[in-house]
Amino acid sequence: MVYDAFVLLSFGGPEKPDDVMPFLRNVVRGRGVPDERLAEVAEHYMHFGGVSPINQQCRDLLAAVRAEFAGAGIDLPAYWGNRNWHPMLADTVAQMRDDGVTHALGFATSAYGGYSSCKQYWEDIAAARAKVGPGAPVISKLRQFWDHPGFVEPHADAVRASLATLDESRRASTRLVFTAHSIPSSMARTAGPDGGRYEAQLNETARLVHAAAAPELSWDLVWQSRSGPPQVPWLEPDINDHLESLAAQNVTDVVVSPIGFVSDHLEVIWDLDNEAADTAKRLGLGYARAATPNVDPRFVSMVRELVQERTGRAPLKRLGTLPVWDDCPVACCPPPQRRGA
Ligand SMILES: CC1=C(CCC(=O)O)c2cc3nc(cc4[nH]c(cc5[nH]c(cc1n2)c(C)c5CCC(=O)O)c(CCC(=O)O)c4C)C(CCC(=O)O)=C3C
Ligand SMILES: [Fe+2]
Repeated sequence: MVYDAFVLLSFGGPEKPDDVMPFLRNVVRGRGVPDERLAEVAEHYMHFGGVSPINQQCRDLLAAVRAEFAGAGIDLPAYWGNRNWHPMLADTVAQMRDDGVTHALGFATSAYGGYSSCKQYWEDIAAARAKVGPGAPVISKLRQFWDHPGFVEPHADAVRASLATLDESRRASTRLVFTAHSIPSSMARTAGPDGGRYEAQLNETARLVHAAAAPELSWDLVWQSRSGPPQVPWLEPDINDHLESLAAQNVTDVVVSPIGFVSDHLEVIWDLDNEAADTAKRLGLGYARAATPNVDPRFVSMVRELVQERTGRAPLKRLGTLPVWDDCPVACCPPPQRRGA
């Protein structure tokens, strides 16, 4: 297979106050989410002037990937398109067609399997290509990278750095808490070719980061950023409830490592640096939030290595033991049931 472009696939985020509501309507498109719920989420964005950091983080990653490709003699133009906000993937795909691209490799900013983190990016690609019509380039998504050293090692270093900010005399009562985006339990059950893969991969990443960064600590994997109606079960416990139960078990300090994410976007800086940090303060827990990879050089090199792996120029590089594959089976990770459907 000959590939002639690279495309960064991401979630997208608002870049000014007037973007916030239209962005949120795009996120929940077709799901019958009430406006009151959206207004609540909009407020989180308004605390940051209506600007999510995620788009700038994508620009920074794209620039770093271009430099990385140039340094390795990889002659692929690099594009960027989002699911929910400009630059929208369909516009990017139209540009790629105009530039003569025929078959691109896509890198999504999520390390894991599941509908929201993987399959929906395949759907985004299909929808963008359908919109562009004849001549739209084929886009093959690069594989999930939950156990790649270029993802695990930056998380592990960040855990070490966070731990160093906490009181060493309380190390024996310090806990390492990994978090990821909660998803509906039904979506978790059907994640991956044989189900449960989102949680299984997150557990593997957690185990690897723990072993590399702080094997002396006990650890837990918990969930954050739940949305949706309360009667629909999502993965639990929530990080805030978990902090309550840790405080009750005489834990004194926590390092929170958001292994579910690749950059410090709004779900991290609002839900962890604000909400969870407030909960910890109220409980008298020492609290440190570890960084995500962002543009860590090892993470940027990982993107290059995934491209080279796909083109047969580099070996498979990984630390875990769960199955790895390139193209996802058609039947995996079905979309959630639409309300009223
Ligand atoms: C697994 C997962 C990831 C990680 C993988 C990946 O990164 O792809 C992720 C990332 C993100 N989620 C984000 C924001 C939002 N997610 C929402 C809603 C939802 N997320 C879900 C799952 C995930 N989400 C689900 C099952 C829903 C409900 C159903 C739906 O509606 O799809 C809503 C709706 C409002 C609400 O009800 O909270 C918002 C605003 C941002 C942007 C942050 C920024 O702006 O900096 C990012 C990176
Ligand atoms: Fe989300």
